[in-house]
Amino acid sequence: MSFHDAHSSLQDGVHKLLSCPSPCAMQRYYEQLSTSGLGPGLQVRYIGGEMGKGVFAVKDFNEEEVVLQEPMLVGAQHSSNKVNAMVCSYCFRYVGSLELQLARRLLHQEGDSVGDEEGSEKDMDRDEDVGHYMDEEEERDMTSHMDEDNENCGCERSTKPKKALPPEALAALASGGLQLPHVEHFVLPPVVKCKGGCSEDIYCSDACAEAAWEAYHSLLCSGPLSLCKNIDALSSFKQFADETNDIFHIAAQVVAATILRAWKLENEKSGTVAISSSRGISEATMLKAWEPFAMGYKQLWWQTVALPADVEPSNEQEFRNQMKEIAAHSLSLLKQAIYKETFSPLFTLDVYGHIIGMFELNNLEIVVASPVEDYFLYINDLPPEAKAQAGLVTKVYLDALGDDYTAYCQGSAFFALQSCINHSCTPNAKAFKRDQDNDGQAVLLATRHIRRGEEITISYIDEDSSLEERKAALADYGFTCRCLRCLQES
Ligand SMILES: C[S@@+](CC[C@H](N)C(=O)[O-])C[C@H]1O[C@@H](n2cnc3c(N)ncnc32)[C@H](O)[C@@H]1O
Repeated sequence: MSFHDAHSSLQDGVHKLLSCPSPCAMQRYYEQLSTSGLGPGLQVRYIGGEMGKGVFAVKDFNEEEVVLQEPMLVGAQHSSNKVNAMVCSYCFRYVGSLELQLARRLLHQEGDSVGDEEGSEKDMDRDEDVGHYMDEEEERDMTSHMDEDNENCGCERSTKPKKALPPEALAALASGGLQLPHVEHFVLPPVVKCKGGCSEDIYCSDACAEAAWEAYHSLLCSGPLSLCKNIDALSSFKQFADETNDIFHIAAQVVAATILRAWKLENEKSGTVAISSSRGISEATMLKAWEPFAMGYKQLWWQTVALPADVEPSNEQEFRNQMKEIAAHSLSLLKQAIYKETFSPLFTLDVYGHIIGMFELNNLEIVVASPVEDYFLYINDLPPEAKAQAGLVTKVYLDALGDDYTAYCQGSAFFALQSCINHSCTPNAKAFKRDQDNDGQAVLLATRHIRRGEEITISYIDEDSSLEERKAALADYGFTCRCLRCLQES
């Protein structure tokens, strides 16, 4: 094939990946999801114009009823949040034990010098070693740490100051010899290691480890069984994402998920089982594998992202060029790690920029309540005698955490159905985690009675603000609201 032919075939592939699916293809895809049991009582329909598609009720929902409960397609815990919460990389459930959760947090906090006023501020961007969970070496580090003198400088903060943790208290946690009182009410699933042998990802069950491996992790794993042939480049990619924009981790999951789905589809066609990473893939197979992401509303990231308040309008172009350069560098590292010629359109900057833009426009922040916070609240609510008794053990840990005992798991994820739900400034549903929702699934509850046929809407912003404030907040999402309230108020 001549250079010109190769170039135009690449452009053709890119065009097909980025074209908006036809209403017919959309309907077919969402009907399949519905048949597989996702979103009972809901239907995705094409509305048209700026609104694109939306989600509609095909049955009545009572106030407070669950409208949608959905696992993510791709998603990741924020890099800077990994010190605060040790969770399953696939479903975001807390894992290990309460003692392990505390030990991990306090170990990192020790590194940040507990008791030092600046170091004790809650700073989500501070961690340099956030990419992996505690392994044996770290546990050894922790023990050696405990031999060091641990001075309490006595700095007090206006809120809840942190107090240095006595070395013997950290030692007791780290050795596994200490069982905190009443932890039997806070049992967590045991840590399941990655089947590829990396130490970066851990799981709450074999099922989650397997599902992540099949969905995207087998190509993005840094362990010895990874399908990635350039682990150094993969590590550089991950480090760059941690340092610049951790959405790149999720963008890589989309690329890896498309490749793995295509191989699986091809295997199903040919009746083979083993994955062959050198096999050619037809364009039709690649487009089929891309389908879940084809449905997501997309724009180019560097064109969509709102101009930060501290960037002068005269510097807007320079700012957008910088965003584009960051994305290009991230993509070049990803290509060095997992590039496959047969998927070349998937590795273009145009497609990568649209994938990142899709997250800017559609992602849902993941929040999972922390059992550590729940535990200390439980102790606090015990009858006075039991509370005093438990406090003899727990107080040093609470004091060492200070206000940070409330830290919880945070991340971003993309959901097939939730991402189709439009915004309204008078929404009829809201994202809400009930006590029993202890993982990263999207859960939407009805905020009032919803009648069959109504469109389901949520608010992307604080809907209690003024029209001008709402407009400004929605500018970050790149659209002008067309809801009834906005139309009436303007
Ligand atoms: C998360 S998506 C919602 C699904 C989207 N309608 C689609 O077709 O995929 C968000 C995008 O939908 C459109 N949208 C959502 N709510 C809207 C509203 N109230 N007014 C105008 N456009 C809206 C905007 O283009 C926005 O960027």
